[in-house]
Amino acid sequence: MSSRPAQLPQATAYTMDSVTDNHTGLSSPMVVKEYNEIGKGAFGTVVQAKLKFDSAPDTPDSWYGPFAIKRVPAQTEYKSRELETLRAVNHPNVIQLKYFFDKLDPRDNIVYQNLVMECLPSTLQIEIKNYRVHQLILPLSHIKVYSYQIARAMMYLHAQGICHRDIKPSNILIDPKTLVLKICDFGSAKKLEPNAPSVSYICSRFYRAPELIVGCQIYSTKIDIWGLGCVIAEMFLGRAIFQGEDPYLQLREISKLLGPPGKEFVYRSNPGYDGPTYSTKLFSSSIPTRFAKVFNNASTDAVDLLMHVLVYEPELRPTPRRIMCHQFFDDLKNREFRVRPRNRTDELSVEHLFRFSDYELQVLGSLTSHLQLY
Ligand SMILES: Nc1ncnc2c1ncn2[C@@H]1O[C@H](COP(=O)(O)OP(=O)(O)OP(=O)(O)O)[C@@H](O)[C@H]1O
Repeated sequence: MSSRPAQLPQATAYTMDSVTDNHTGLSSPMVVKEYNEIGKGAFGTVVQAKLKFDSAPDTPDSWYGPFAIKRVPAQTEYKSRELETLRAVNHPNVIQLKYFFDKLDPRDNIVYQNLVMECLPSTLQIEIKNYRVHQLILPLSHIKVYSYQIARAMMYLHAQGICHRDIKPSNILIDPKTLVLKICDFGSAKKLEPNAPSVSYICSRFYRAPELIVGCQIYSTKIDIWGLGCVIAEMFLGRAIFQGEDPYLQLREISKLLGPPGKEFVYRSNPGYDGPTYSTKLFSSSIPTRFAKVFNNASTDAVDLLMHVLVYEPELRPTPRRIMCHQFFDDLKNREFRVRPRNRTDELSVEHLFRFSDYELQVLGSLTSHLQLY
């Protein structure tokens, strides 16, 4: 089973006059040593790299990292929001920005923004695929530990109004050796203001909430909760749950499980929607029967969680803190609970997942008592 190669290949090095440390806000000249490309997206590339202060001797101890540098063209309004968001966040389940700098690429004469982040060895997309090629799915304990950490990251982000808007397995970084999980790619993230419109053409198709598909512009952080439901479902199925071939057919895939969207839902989302609503019922069985059939390898509490999360009405989808309190995660609260990462013989405690910051405790409020270890 694979993650990315641990060995760093040959590097190219260059010196930058002004690299800003995200923690201190101070800028200094630093040498950047870039290794292999570890990711490619619609907007830029991600490479592995190490950094050292220009004044430091070139000894192994002087080099920090490895980090992941995401490089995107600078000065577009859309992408500078990613830097702004990353600078504002600090959570164990959200990727941390270490440094940033702008660099002119002489090949195309474009200034690129370089975001230097902590580097994780894999993604949930790679992990799901690793199991799928062996006709397996992730162990149930891993599904729980990963899902809980996504919900915890969302509780933190949503409490500040930050909506990620592109939740999908390739944007969820993991370390399979420790089961640590961090959400990445804040290129689409936005602080949503109540009743203010935002573009509805956001989020990768398979993970798009139904209100976005019908063109809703005044949506909420509940679009991320839909994405979370799709990601949990994918861990149980080994493939994306709703695989529409185009944006409208995406709605058809959803209606195969949930039934057709209600008229009120469509009207509330977008009164001007004139696309298909697949109003012919495709099945005669009830929703719980269909969920139980689709997730025939999942426990009753997992099916219950998915049935509550994957609903048309955004207001009815639970908040992240409610999700964290769902009985599906009850095992994790037992001090005796241990999880064994693949390719390891030792077992790990997950007590740290319940060590909340003061800010998280404030957000959890009265629900804190539901998240006590026993
Ligand atoms: N901090 C990181 N550590 C390790 N790998 C990373 C890191 N950040 C990104 N990657 C890898 O690079 C890929 C692309 O990164 P990212 O999603 O941020 O770029 P993007 O251009 O916005 O991509 P997309 O168009 O797919 O949304 C990720 O799927 C992941 O495999």
